[in-house]
Order: sequence, then C-alpha cells, then structure tokens
Amino acid sequence: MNRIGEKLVIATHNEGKLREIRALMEPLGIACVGAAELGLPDPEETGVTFVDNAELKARQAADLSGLPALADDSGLSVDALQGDPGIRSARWAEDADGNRDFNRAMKKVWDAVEARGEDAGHDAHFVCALSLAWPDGRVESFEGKVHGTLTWPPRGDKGFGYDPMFIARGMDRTFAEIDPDQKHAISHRADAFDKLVTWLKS
Ligand SMILES: O=c1[nH]c(=O)c2ncn([C@@H]3O[C@H](COP(=O)(O)OP(=O)(O)OP(=O)(O)O)[C@@H](O)[C@H]3O)c2[nH]1
Ligand SMILES: [Mg+2]
Repeated sequence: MNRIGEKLVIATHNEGKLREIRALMEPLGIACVGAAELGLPDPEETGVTFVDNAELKARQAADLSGLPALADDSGLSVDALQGDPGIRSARWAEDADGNRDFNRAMKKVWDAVEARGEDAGHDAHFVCALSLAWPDGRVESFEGKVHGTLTWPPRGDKGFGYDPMFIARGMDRTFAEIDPDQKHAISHRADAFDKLVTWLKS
C-alpha cells in the first residue's frame, strides 16, 4: 500500500460514492479525505469514456492538493439504449438548473426502454472506472462492471442513483434493497476496486 501512503483524496462530490469508497479503502489503513472537504472544484467531465473522466477528475485533485487522488466515473449502461445513459448518467438526472432527481432519471430510462418495444429487453450493466493519480503525473486506471436487469417500479431506499431499478444477475432484489455489504461484494465499484487492490499489492 506504500504506493499511496497514508492519506488519499477521494476526488468525488457524490456522497454515495464517497461512502462506498471509504468503506472499501479504510480497511486497508488508508485515511480518505473527500474533495468537498478540501474545497476542491468539481471539474467539467469532457471525456468520451468512463476512464477519460475518472482520469481528469483524479488528475485535477492530485495537482491541486499535492496528495495522491482517487476518482470514480461510473454509470448505468442499458443494452436497449445502445449504452445510454452511460457516461451521461448524472446528466440524465439534472434539470435546467443542474439539480439532480434520480426518480426523474429512472423514469426517463424506463420510458426510453419501453419505447423500444417488447423485444428490446431489460439487460443493463453498471460500469465503474477508478483512476489513481499522483502529484508527479503518474496515473493508473481500473474498470469494473456488474451485469443485471432493469425493473419497474423502483424498489428500496438503500444505495443511491439508479440502484432502485437495478437487479444484479442471480439476485431477486434491487441494489437499493440489499445491504451495503452485499452490494460491495458484487458491484461495479467493488470489481474495479479489486483490480486496484491487486495492482497495489503487486
Ligand atoms: O444506482 C447507482 N448505483 C451506483 O453504484 C452508481 N454509481 C454511479 N451511479 C450513477 O452514475 C452517475 C455517475 O456520474 P459521475 O461518475 O459523474 O458521478 P457524480 O457526478 O455523481 O460525482 P463525481 O464523482 O463526478 O463528483 C451518477 O448519476 C450516479 O448516481 C450509480 N448509480
Ligand atoms: Mg460527475
């Protein structure tokens, strides 16, 4: 773990992600500080892939803080929608003033899938890109996925974002109905995190 040291900036302004990344990182003995706590800005996500965006968020936080930084870019990719909302998952939840409402976003996803007709199916997956950046310019990225299906109406009040409408393969409850520990065992974020930890230990 000495590739990181003892303190890591978590370059996210999303409380749900921060909570999940802290839970994954702190057992490794690495203290995490959120970007908002350090007053770091929320950069514009101009990339065209999850990794592009994770790298630009991590890069900016490492440059501004002088500490190693970990960023997460993630989203829901729906087969019937050719991968949308994908890297625009947060933007699908925003109104004209930039306020997010995931009940609205989930309805938008469901309506778009239904508009494709019965044959389109409900397969979807979450993707998570994690990027670690250092103040000296190094960057390493890892990508994870979890496959599943969409359900309607949304169920559960745990998790965040699109969790209430996503059922991982092999489960019968949504990501918002299961306990955080169960989500952490199989999620896209846990998959990317496993790859990151394997690399850290190598
Ligand atoms: O149901 C969900 N379960 C998850 O486990 C999950 N992970 C990500 N997402 C959604 O995908 C978008 C990411 O956008 P995103 O990577 O730009 O993050 P963000 O803008 O919220 O924060 P930041 O890290 O950029 O500061 C956001 O809408 C998230 O709600 C999830 N939804
Ligand atoms: Mg974002």
